[in-house]
Amino acid sequence: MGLLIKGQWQDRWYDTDKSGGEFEREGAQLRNWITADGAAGPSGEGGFPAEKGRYHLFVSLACPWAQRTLIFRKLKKLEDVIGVSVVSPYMLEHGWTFNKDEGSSGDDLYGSEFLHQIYTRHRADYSGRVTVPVLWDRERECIVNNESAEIIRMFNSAFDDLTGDGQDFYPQELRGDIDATNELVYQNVNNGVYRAGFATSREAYEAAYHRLFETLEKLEQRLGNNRYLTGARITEADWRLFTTLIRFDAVYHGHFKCNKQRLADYPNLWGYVRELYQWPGVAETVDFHHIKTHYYASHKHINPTGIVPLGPELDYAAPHGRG
Ligand SMILES: N[C@@H](CCC(=O)N[C@@H](CS)C(=O)NCC(=O)O)C(=O)O
Repeated sequence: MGLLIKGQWQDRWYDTDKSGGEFEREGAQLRNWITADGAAGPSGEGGFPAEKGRYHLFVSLACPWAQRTLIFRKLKKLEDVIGVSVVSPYMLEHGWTFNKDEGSSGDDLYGSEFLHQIYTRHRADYSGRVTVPVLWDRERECIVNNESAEIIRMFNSAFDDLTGDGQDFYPQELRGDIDATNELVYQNVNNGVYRAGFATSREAYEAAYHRLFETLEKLEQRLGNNRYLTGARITEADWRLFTTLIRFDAVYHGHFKCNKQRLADYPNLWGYVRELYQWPGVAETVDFHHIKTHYYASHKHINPTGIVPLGPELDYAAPHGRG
């Protein structure tokens, strides 16, 4: 695990000394947008029109942020439009790799060994963390965007004329609610589990733990009144929460010490996660082998033996009762 400094790979873990033991996630740097006509989006530059076969995703099946993009690729019928390469679940001294023996699909475009080579192909002197997901433009040979929250917004609407799919997971009338929910869920749940798991001081861990479970309790209540987070209609807020919830009992409960309760102990959240898992196409984006192997075998400072636990045995395909 490491980062690029002026195009050179450095094997280095997150520095939590400067923040009193708190894990602070770096913001994504590459923020251009694909739009229907290639006009500039909310950030970055234009010149990335929606086209079939032009864009490619580099993802990890272990990563909750990357899984968001795979879910939107499925839901928005983009499988024939946008290609995908999957990295190996192990993220060790070279960061994400394309080692096929370890479960990577390989880099179908350039045959790279490591994901950091995609970042330096984008810019030879790139500095920063080498994260998934990456949305790549084959024509201009550059990264369009490496922020999942923005990639799913592009997938939600930019390709609609090509695919004929008009489903909208960010409808105008719910945007205020969706944005507020996303903020709460990002801070305390999506990133909250990492803040608990990567904390290197007791104070930082405990603060993250309490915020996480207070928020899960609020969401549990909300899902007692509403089928989905912002009402009767499923939106991007639900898909953003889902990718953390589906990992909760398998990884975050044990490995990240988020163990006040299992997700399976919250009746509404537990039914809700199963409903979303059973949504057509979504289970195909969930790979528990990659998920468990990545976390337990890559974070050697948390789990030095690298042993991947066998359990838990949970049935996400059981009837969800949310009708
Ligand atoms: N803001 C990014 C975060 C992506 C992210 O942190 N991905 C993790 C995998 S779960 C990663 O690649 N980490 C490598 C690193 O931090 O060096 C997004 O949502 O797209």
